[in-house]
Amino acid sequence: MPAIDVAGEFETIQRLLKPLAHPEWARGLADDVAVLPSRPGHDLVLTKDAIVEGVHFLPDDPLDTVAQKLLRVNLSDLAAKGAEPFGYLLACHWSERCGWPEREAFVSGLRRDQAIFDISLLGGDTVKTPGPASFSATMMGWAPSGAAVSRAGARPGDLLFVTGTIGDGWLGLQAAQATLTLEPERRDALEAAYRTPMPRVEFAPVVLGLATASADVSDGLLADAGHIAEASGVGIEIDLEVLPMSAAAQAWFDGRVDPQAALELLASGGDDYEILLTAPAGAENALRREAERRHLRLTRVGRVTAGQGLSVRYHGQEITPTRTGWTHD
Ligand SMILES: Nc1ncnc2c1ncn2[C@@H]1O[C@H](COP(=O)(O)OP(=O)(O)O)[C@@H](O)[C@H]1O
Ligand SMILES: Cc1ncc(C[n+]2csc(CCOP(=O)(O)OP(=O)(O)O)c2C)c(N)n1
Ligand SMILES: [Mg+2]
Ligand SMILES: [Mg+2]
Ligand SMILES: [Mg+2]
Repeated sequence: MPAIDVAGEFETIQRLLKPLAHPEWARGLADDVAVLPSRPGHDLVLTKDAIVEGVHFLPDDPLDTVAQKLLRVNLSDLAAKGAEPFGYLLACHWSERCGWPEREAFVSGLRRDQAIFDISLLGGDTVKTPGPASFSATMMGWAPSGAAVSRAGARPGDLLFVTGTIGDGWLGLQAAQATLTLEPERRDALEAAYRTPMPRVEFAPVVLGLATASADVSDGLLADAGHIAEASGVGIEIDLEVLPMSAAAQAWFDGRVDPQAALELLASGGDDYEILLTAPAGAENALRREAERRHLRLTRVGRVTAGQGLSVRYHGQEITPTRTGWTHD
């Protein structure tokens, strides 16, 4: 047996990852595949997002939170569809900096979030790369047959809502890069939002029951609202001045001289992992009740129109934002 600190492929799989594997379906991470029983009356809902050092996380980010961010960005996509997650396939592309202690840290992050979100590891792939580290997960969940919510169901007259607060992830990145001057507790809160966003998994059943269309906010609130508008063939109006902010974001905002420019930055920064959804006006009370029950903030940020594409407003005036969100060119 190799020494325990050898960060090899098979040591990583058998010593580190196998304890996280599903007890039946993952075949002990010692076969070529995972085999899952189907669930009658349900659709299997699948999503895959990768995260790359220097693109999605910082080169000196601790690997336990990198692992958590990987799972959470994927859980966020499933939650926006109303699906309940159960497990994932994991690809690890380890860089030179990923020795045994770093791999142990990564796995401790996976273990923590597996417990929080009640999911298990089903299989994956492990390789070494001479380039920056990257990871991807294929997250799987169940939704009642035919019920998974799409980006395409928004109808004129619907209202637009977003969970939680917007801009903390983007501000957290600025804080981590030392380009923000804020009190230490504010910085910590924002950096935590960047490194370990909280996917709105508990809101998935509400999305399933009440949303006409939904997406998670990864690229930026404006960009992702635009994705819903495009997929649904409708117009979406967003009111910038009602953007929900955390206390830390509000403290940053209060120090800006140009509030409109500041709101544009928050609404296009991305990394929010909140749920953006449309629902008929008649569903608003029920939505608010369900959000309150979960101690989750829910803000009406706009409306769906018979037009086309995104229209951004600031105190009732249409404006042209300099950008709407992140794209990988
Ligand atoms: N390389 C790829 N191969 C197949 N489908 C892809 C690929 N990249 C993205 N997609 C699909 O394109 C759609 C939009 O992707 P993306 O913008 O990453 O969505 P999200 O914001 O939900 O993660 C999704 O349906 C996704 O599965
Ligand atoms: C080091 C670093 N720089 C920039 C960002 C900002 N950022 C990178 S990708 C991205 C958008 C979300 O990632 P993407 O791969 O597009 O996820 P998806 O839309 O597929 O869910 C954002 C806001 C970041 N998270 N980390
Ligand atoms: Mg994606
Ligand atoms: Mg995504
Ligand atoms: Mg994206």
